[in-house]
Amino acid sequence: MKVTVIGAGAVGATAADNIARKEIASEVVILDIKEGFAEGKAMDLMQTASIEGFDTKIVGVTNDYARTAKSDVIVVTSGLPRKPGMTREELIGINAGIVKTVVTNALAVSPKAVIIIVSNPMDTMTYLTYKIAAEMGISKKKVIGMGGALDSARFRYRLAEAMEVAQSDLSGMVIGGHGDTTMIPLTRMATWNGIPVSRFLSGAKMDDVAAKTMVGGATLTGLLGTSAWYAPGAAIGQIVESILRDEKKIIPSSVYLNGEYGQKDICMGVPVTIGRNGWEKIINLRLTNAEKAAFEKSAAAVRAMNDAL
Ligand SMILES: NC(=O)C1=CN([C@@H]2O[C@H](COP(=O)(O)OP(=O)(O)OC[C@H]3O[C@@H](n4cnc5c(N)ncnc54)[C@H](O)[C@@H]3O)[C@@H](O)[C@H]2O)C=CC1
Ligand SMILES: O=C([O-])CC(=O)C(=O)O
Repeated sequence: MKVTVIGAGAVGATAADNIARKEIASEVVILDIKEGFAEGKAMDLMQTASIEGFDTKIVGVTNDYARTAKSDVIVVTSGLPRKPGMTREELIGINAGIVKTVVTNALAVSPKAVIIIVSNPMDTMTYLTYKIAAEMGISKKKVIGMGGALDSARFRYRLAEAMEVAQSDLSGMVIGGHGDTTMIPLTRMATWNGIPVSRFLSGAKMDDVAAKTMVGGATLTGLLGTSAWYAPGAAIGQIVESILRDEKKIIPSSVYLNGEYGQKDICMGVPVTIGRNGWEKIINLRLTNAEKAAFEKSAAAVRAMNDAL
């Protein structure tokens, strides 16, 4: 199996590291526009192989799309990250052009690949990719936006913190847009080993967990001076693994909706199963009226961003 990661920056290199360590691909190609940068990251990562005990080959290239040909999975992380005080949405001006170029180039040589979009504003970049893929005759099911996997991990982190329990005992999902105000942490459905967390947390505590989850990316950007990469890289690895191992895991992801959740012609986060051919099934949750209203509000914001394309 061959995976291409476009963008050798913080998120791209961490994702490549993650994928290599899982030994789910025989080759990971990292591509960047900055001369020698991907080559350097690939060499550095390859020098961890004998210590970490993996045999995945990691290759770095400067804008050489031919070297990415026939990839099974393409991960798009190229583009600017935000700085403290910015929203993800403010990145659209520069990132839309970058995403359009790299997606067109990458899919031209790997038309059968599943493509995972990470660059922000992610839901709109996923919609842009869906449009490009559709023009090339590529199924909507091959286009997956990464946001829900990360936001759900941050949700479990905040739940574990509030409940003082093990993160691995928690189950919880975030749907909606991948934005500071558009995320919808589903506190009502979160469980601690199958027991609703509402049994252990007050309404005010659950609201606090949800609020902290929603600004998870902004909090880290404030602390780091740029956006996060370890959890984003791990979340990408989780999706790539579900694809390459055909695991059919439920991972909330941004996908093209055609009536599901009451929305059409938009990409946003919903629970989907992910397997060898991309996303397979949208899981239809029974939302309460309040959750439905939050989803609609989130969709309106994502749609406004899409209109800016
Ligand atoms: N969806 C999500 O959950 C997350 C999304 N992000 C987004 O991922 C993107 C990358 O973040 P970082 O890795 O931290 O940024 P970074 O600045 O460390 O890396 C971005 C890389 O993209 C490369 N690049 C720019 N234009 C390119 C082109 N045309 N072709 C190939 N490579 C190109 C740059 O040279 C740079 O190495 C940002 O847009 C960020 O907002 C980051 C974390 C989570
Ligand atoms: O916060 C950002 O700008 C990057 C991102 O999407 C995240 O870490 O969730």
